[in-house]
Amino acid sequence: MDELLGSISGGAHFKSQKTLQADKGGSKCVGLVKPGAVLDFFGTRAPPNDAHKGKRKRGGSVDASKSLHMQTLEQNCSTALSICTVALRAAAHTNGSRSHTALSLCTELTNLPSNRTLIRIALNDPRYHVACCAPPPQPAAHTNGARSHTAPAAAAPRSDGGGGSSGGSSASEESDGQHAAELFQGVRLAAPAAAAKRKRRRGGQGGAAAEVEELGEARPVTAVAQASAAEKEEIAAFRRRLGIKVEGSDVPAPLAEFSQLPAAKTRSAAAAESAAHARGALLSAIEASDWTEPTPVQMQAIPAMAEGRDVLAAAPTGSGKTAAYVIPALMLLGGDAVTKGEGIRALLLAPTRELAAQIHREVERLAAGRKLKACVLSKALVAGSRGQGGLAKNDILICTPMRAVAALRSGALTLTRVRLVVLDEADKLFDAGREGQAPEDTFIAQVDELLAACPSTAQRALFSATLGPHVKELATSVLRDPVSISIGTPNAGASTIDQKLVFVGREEGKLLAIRQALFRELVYDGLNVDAIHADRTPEQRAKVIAKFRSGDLWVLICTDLMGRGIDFKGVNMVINYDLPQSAVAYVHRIGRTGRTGMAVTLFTEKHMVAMRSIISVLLQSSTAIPLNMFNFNCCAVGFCRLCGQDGHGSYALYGEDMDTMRSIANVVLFQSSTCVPLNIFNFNCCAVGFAGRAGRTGTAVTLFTEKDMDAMRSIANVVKLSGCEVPEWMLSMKRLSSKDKRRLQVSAPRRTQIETVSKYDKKQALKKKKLAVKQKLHRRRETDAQGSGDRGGASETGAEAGVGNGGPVRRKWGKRGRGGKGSAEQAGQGGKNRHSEPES
Ligand SMILES: Nc1ncnc2c1ncn2[C@@H]1O[C@H](COP(=O)(O)OP(=O)(O)OP(=O)(O)O)[C@@H](O)[C@H]1O
Repeated sequence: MDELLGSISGGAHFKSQKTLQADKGGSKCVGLVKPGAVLDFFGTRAPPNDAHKGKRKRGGSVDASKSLHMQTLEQNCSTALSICTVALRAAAHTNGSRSHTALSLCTELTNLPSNRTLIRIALNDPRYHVACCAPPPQPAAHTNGARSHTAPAAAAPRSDGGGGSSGGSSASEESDGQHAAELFQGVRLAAPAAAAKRKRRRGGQGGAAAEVEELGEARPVTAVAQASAAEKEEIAAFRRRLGIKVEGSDVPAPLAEFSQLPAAKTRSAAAAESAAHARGALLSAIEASDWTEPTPVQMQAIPAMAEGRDVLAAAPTGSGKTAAYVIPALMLLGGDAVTKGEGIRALLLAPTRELAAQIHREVERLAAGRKLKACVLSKALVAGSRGQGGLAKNDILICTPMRAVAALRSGALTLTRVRLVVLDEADKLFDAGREGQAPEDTFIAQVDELLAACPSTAQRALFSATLGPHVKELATSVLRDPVSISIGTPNAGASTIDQKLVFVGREEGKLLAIRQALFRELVYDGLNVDAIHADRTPEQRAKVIAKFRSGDLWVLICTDLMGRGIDFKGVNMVINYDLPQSAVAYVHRIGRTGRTGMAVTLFTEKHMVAMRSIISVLLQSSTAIPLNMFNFNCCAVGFCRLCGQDGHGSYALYGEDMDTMRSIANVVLFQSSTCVPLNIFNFNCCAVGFAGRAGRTGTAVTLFTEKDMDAMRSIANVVKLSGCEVPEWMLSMKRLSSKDKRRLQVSAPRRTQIETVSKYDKKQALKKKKLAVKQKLHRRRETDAQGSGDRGGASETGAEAGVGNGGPVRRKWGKRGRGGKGSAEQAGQGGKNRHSEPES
């Protein structure tokens, strides 16, 4: 078992489907781990002889070739459970806290007292949904799609005695179910509780029985105030499984399905009918959206807001926050009969007009089939609505705070009938502004003014992907007895986004990196690209957005204006060309890729400090960041390890503490077969990693700085030859010129040496000059001497008979002397010149 665990954590990442299988004493059990960490488990008996042969294969759901055998445990059932445990842990390693694993246990497994501890462990683990099924499920009953929400439904009717739900439950099933209920006593009593609830509803609502039956089948969770301890426990487990954290008094239970949406509270029978119609229309609109189930933030925020509670919700980008407040807003506005001309009853605020327009579209879509009126406030609308009943004919107003304040001050807008105020991107709307900005122009002042103009009883809700402590503090002053909802890791990027940090050396490297990133688009003729920023007119902005949505534009260059909230379907990459100003801005920007896109952040050596906060976001999203950006000037190196016990990667980041790191690196390398960059072992050599230790499926990370560019070219080529992606610029990286090196201060000692050389040159030059002057002097003397010789009737031969060793020179000079030969005057001048020589 330990061996098996070891091999799973060391290598298998379950990118493809994986089967875990055990044979013992003629019984075979199979656990199936699928990508996305949905675990289906079933046990079955095979004849003893076939124990090792008969691998099951059903509709392609079991990949027998990848099965692992385990033959160490004593009992069939405990074997099966152990496999489940192994598989669960493996799934946890694979997906961390994101995994929502469905585990169906056949009754056989629950019969053994020795299994109870294991079951309890699984039950208490928020990542797993455990259901007890009886009798041991037949293969056909399990499909690839078996998910957490359906498993308990199968258990419920049996454990409460059938109740005539899905029909056909036998006596043996009944007793099995009772046994299961016994087993789970004190741990999970959801099944009987849910059944009792169904019975209550069935008795009370006659005609709607079929629908109620359906509700009961989904998930048991409803009102919390009256819930029994067991129901509360089940609600808590449900929340844990989905990563929903709540704070506040008497928090309503989450919805599991849209069909559980409550009808709006009404006072009269006519209004009730209208509210039922509204609920039906809402459900139809949701169905038309192809949303199969609410997202976690919707599960919790919808019932809380439907109960009239103030809400503070933080959930990752792209997690469906808009619908999480639009749905309850539409429910709150009740039936159509009560909506005519009452005035604005729901005010939805967003920081940009683009986001307001998007929210408006969502409202229109979800309000389809109803007579509700919603509008985005604009200057033109304010001007056009004067004298025609004004803006009061609208039920829902969506706008930026600035526009609303302007309309309010001009008297075009009254908010006295508002029953709900929602702040989307609440942290932005609580922004106190830049330095030097007039206080009344800040978002926070405008929001304050709007809230003061609404009735004090109006319900308030704040939503964002990032809510820092400062915002939470402000929120407490605005909200009354709020329900605080937090989904996943606070302030982290959506965990499904593939985030990449690309070191581009210098500013020019960014363009190369962009070209690399947009390679696919660039192969087509004419890259359709446009830009959007605050300096463009609203019409231009709207046009660009429409073109981008329709696919006429492929690349949109934009500022932080589009950083928040905007939901473009099909955007598969966000490139942070300039580094976001903060981790919060980073989270919002990368959120524009939707749930499965890629975010690429380009950075240069200038950004090393700013990168730290972004790295912390990556760490929270469990993204490996083995980059040495923490301390660019020293040879800091990070490494990642993907097999943390809690499913998150564990990271070690260090600076110059190389001695300690060497020993840690040894542990990582030899005990968990994780690749470690070579330069950890040899600090003095340039940064080079190697893939040899990483096994077949490991990751090799090579860290390098500007200093290492020369060495990196050859490594980049090796990597390319191994079929891995290497940015073009790395392959074509030119050697740094000496000027570049001097600029980068690569080699201080050499620079000193260059200075020394030049000083030396100066001295030499001085010496040479002195020498040249001396020689010149000497030559002149010689010439003078020769001149006087000539005057004394010296001939060529006489010159030859001159002073011994200087013969050739004399000859030379003599020849030269001949230049003024026979001219006594010239010679006399030469004599004169001797006095003036220093001047020359
Ligand atoms: N229950 C659901 N099931 C599937 N898709 C959904 C569901 N609810 C909303 N969506 C879709 O998810 C996408 C993202 O939703 P939305 O824009 O509301 O996210 P968000 O949490 O507000 O993101 P951001 O923080 O970036 O503003 C939208 O396309 C929306 O239609």
